[in-house]
Amino acid sequence: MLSDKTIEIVKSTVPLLAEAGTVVTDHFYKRLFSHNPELKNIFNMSNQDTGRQQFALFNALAAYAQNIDNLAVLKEALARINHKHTSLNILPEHYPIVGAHLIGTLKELIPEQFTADVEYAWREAYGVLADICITEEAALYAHSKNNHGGWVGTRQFEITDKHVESEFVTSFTLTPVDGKAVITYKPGQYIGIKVKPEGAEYEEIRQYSISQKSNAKNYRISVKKECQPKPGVVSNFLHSLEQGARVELYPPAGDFILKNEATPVVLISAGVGQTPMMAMLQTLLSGDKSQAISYLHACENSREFSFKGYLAQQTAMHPQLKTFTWFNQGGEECDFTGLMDLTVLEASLPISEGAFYLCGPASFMAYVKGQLLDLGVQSSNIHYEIFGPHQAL
Ligand SMILES: NC(=O)C1=CN([C@@H]2O[C@H](COP(=O)(O)OP(=O)(O)OC[C@H]3O[C@@H](n4cnc5c(N)ncnc54)[C@H](O)[C@@H]3O)[C@@H](O)[C@H]2O)C=CC1
Repeated sequence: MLSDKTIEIVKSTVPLLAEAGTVVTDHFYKRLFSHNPELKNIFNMSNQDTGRQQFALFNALAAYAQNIDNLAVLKEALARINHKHTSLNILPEHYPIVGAHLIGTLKELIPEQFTADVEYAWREAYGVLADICITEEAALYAHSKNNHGGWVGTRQFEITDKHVESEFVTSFTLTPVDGKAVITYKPGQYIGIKVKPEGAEYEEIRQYSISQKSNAKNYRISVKKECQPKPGVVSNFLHSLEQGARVELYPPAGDFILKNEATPVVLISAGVGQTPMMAMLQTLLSGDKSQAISYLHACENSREFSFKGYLAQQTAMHPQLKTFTWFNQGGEECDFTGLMDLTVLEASLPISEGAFYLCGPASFMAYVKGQLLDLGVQSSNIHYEIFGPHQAL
């Protein structure tokens, strides 16, 4: 438990953090990587280049300091971080390293305000946060280790199928080289994949949503070849791999999952945000036939529409499934032209009782969430995750 004095001091430093802005986290990462370059194998260096990681860490620090007397507020955000940490194989020994660089950063940047009392309070506060994370992550690692087909650390997988889904998205089926079972996962979860692209200085770890229902034999991911603003290091490398190539995986993780409820479900995606929706949809279709499912999807055009054959087939086979598509550029194969506009479906959506799951670009989810709230959907019935460093919608 933190003392009242520590709580008071840490809260009083929130304006200091706000004033310093991402200068704190820029300095922190430079310090961390110059002393511990091996950690570049864990952090997404592309997010470092864009400043997204710095922004996320700064927000997380400010949120922690702000809510230090009521950590329950941060429960969901922390759970998301803990899941992500396990897909990066963050271990207890990493926490003191990060803590030392954080304190060192604050000392160097704001020496006058960072008095001995403030330093003591931040050390204590960081220690408590680290303990919470280490405990939660230990439970997640134990789950991955102790269940049938589970493992910890990396495991070798082979690409046993490669299937083009649309202009930029290709699916990869990944089967363990040891021929044994793989741990099951909840629809919506992702796996961590570790690769060393040709010419790259460091190993890179990325998370990709699993795009099929759990089957205990293999995992399927569907990867968009990122081209803008510059070619994605890992996505382009994966697209260059052929059947038979090997990659290393960390076990499934993630808390954006389909809840086991009998209510109508509305799955809403944009672009490659389709991937977790495919796992959710396949799972729902294999369950209770009386559960109404709506699948709403937005993309640029027909060429960028993945899984269209599968969706057409499933919609024809399952009367409980209704699908609606929006193509920004229009065309004969879509139901609506332009961005997703839910007012056209107002009468057919389960506004009061449905569970709504969103996945796609953050700006798309903010736009759709706003529409759902305007239509009267309770915010507690709207579920989504921001892929990459955490940010609020
Ligand atoms: N598990 C997860 O959380 C996953 C998340 N994603 C995220 O999904 C996103 C998909 O990206 P892309 O395929 O590149 O999408 P994109 O940039 O091609 O956009 C797809 C569609 O989203 C809609 N859209 C985009 N911006 C919008 C806005 N501001 N307002 C309204 N509608 C908008 C448009 O209809 C557009 O055609 C990525 O940001 C990725 O991080 C992807 C896979 C899994």
